[in-house]
Amino acid sequence: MTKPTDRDVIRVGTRGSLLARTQTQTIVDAIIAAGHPAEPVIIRTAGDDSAAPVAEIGIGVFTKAIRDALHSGQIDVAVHSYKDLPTAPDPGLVIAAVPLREDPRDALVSRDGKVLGELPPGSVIGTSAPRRAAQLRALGLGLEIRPLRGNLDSRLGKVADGELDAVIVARAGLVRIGRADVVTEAFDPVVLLPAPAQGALAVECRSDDAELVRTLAELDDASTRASVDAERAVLATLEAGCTAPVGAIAEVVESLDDDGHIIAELSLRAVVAAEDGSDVIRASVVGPVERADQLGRELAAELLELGAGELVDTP
Ligand SMILES: NCc1[nH]cc(CCC(=O)O)c1CC(=O)O
Repeated sequence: MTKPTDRDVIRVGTRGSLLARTQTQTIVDAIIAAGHPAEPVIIRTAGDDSAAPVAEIGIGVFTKAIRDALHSGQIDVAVHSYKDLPTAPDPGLVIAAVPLREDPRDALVSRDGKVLGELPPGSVIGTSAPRRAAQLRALGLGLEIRPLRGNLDSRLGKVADGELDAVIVARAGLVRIGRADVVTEAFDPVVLLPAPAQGALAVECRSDDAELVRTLAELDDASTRASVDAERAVLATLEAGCTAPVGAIAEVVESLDDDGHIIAELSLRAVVAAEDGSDVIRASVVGPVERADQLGRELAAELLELGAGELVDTP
């Protein structure tokens, strides 16, 4: 394995999609700005070769090949969309930085600038995420939901060419590739709760690469990390993966303590929905930022008490 001292350039691995390359370049630039030469390295993944829904090809397809390259020493750093990472830790690897998060909301991209409420019943909406489909069905708008995969450009193309009336994608992805202009509505989390860790990046390296762990730590944003820890703790406790009908969002909010002092607290909301939209279970909690992980687990326990287990297990 390459020792940090033998290394001239820090190799930062990524998938080949425009989104992956763009978000990796921001990390490469930040590492260079911190005074260390760095370059991107593109890794092919099984997910790139398949057009099947993620639920079929398996959780972690996008991230496994990149983690393998990290373990083997082919690359030194991996940049993942955090929401695509399985909740189980990968022994030997560490998330050294969670940089400041991009807008976590889901976004509607429709023709003629229509917002969701303006789409007539029977309109055809593309999304493959069971979480989005379930919450959308629960709104009872009579929309028809079609599976959707492929890169962002091809998804947007299906709206432009009339195959679909609208698609729902993560706003963060569009912002990163410079296409925020196509968003016709960014959903309030009350309407559509985003995936745990949506809009956040996970910057990962080998845990024994101590010097690099320290270098990357400079890119960490404490509030984003606490938020994402809480959201992912919900998912992990529910034993659900990135394709489960589970949404969660946390943010650091200011509130007053008993003595009237302003303190920062973590506000966490989560939803579990039946895929057919027949049931939606919501819960929320506010607590100390330092207890992010516990807050997530407590909220998941509450959701399970309310009957979430059956909804998560639905095949
Ligand atoms: N599941 C694919 C994926 N992984 C990360 C993003 C967008 C960027 C992000 O959430 O950080 C997307 C596309 C989407 O959900 O529309």
